[in-house]
Amino acid sequence: MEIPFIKCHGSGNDFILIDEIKNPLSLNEKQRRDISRLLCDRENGIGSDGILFVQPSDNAEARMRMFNSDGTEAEMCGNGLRCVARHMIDALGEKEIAIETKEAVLDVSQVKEIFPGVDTFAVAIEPISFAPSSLPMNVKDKEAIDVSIPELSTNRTFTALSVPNPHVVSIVDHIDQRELKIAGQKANAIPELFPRGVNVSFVKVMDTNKIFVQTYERGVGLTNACGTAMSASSLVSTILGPNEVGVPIVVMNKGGLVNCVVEKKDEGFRIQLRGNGTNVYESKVTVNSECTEFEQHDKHFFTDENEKYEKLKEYASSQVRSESI
Ligand SMILES: N[C@@H](CCC[C@H](N)C(=O)O)C(=O)O
Repeated sequence: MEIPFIKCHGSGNDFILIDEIKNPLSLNEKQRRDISRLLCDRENGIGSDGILFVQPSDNAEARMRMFNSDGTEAEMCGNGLRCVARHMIDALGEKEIAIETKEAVLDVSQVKEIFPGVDTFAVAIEPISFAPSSLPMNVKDKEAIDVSIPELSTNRTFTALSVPNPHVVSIVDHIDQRELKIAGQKANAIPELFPRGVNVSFVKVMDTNKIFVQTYERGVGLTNACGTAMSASSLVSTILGPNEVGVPIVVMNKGGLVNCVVEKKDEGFRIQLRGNGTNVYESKVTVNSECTEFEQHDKHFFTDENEKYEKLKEYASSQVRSESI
C-alpha cells in the first residue's frame, strides 16, 4: 500500500503524520501498530517518536490517533496535536477548530508567534486529574503529590497526574539524563504499580514562570520534548513551586521552547500549550501487506520554515547553556 505522509515536529518531538481524510486507508489495528514500529525505527525506518493518524470525526474537524514508536497507542499527545492542528488549520483555512482525541474533543487555534517567523499553535490540555486511579497508579491514597516512589528513586519525590495520559513529575536541582532514563525504565517495568506505564519527567525551575523539562516517554524513551509532560510539569511547578496561574510559563526543552498557561477550570485545571508545529518534509512510503518492509519515495523539504525554527532552537540552546543544564 502507498502511504503519503508529512514528517513534522513540535519542539523536536518528531512524528510521521498520515492524513487519512485526504488519502483514506483501510488499516486494521494490528497494521497501525506494525506500521508504527516499522516506520518509527531510528535505525532501519524513517525514524520518529510516533505516528499521528488524522481521521474524519463526527464531533470535530478531525480526529487524532497517536501511536508511540513501540506501537502502543497513547490517550493524548500535546506536541503531536499542535502538528495536527497546523495541518488541519492549513487545510481548512480557519484559525480556530476542534480536534477529537481519544478522551476529549479539544480546541486548537493559531495564535501569536512564540518566536519571530515560527507559526504557533495553541492546544487545550484536558481533562486533568490528580486521582491515582486516572493514570492508573495502584496506591491507596487519594492523591500522590510530592511523594516518594521508592520503586523509581530513593532520593526523589514525584507528583502523579493524568492529562489525560499518565505522568509522574519530579522537581530537581539538576537534570541527570542517565538518572531520568533509569527511573523511566523502572517505572515502565512495574505493571503492579503502573499497569499502563507512565511518562516520567524531571523539571528544573530556572526562574519564576520559566522551567526546563526533560521526559522519559512511555513507549519511546528519552525524547527532545513531550508536550503533555511540559504541561503537567508547568502545573506541578505552579502548585509546588514559584509559577503562577494565568501567566505564560516558558518551558525550555532540548528541542526548543513552548509556553504553557495554567488555567483554573471548575474545581480543577486546564492548560493551554503553545508552540510550533513545523513540517520538515513530505514524502510517500510503499509498505508491504505484512507491514514488515517499506520503500521510501522522494522527499520534498520545507526549507524556509525549518530555517526559521533553527533560529528558535539556537536561542533556546543559548538560554539553556547559560544556565548550564
Ligand atoms: N510526546 C507526546 C506524548 C506521546 C505519548 C506518550 N509517550 C504516552 O504514551 O503517553 C506529547 O507531546 O505529549
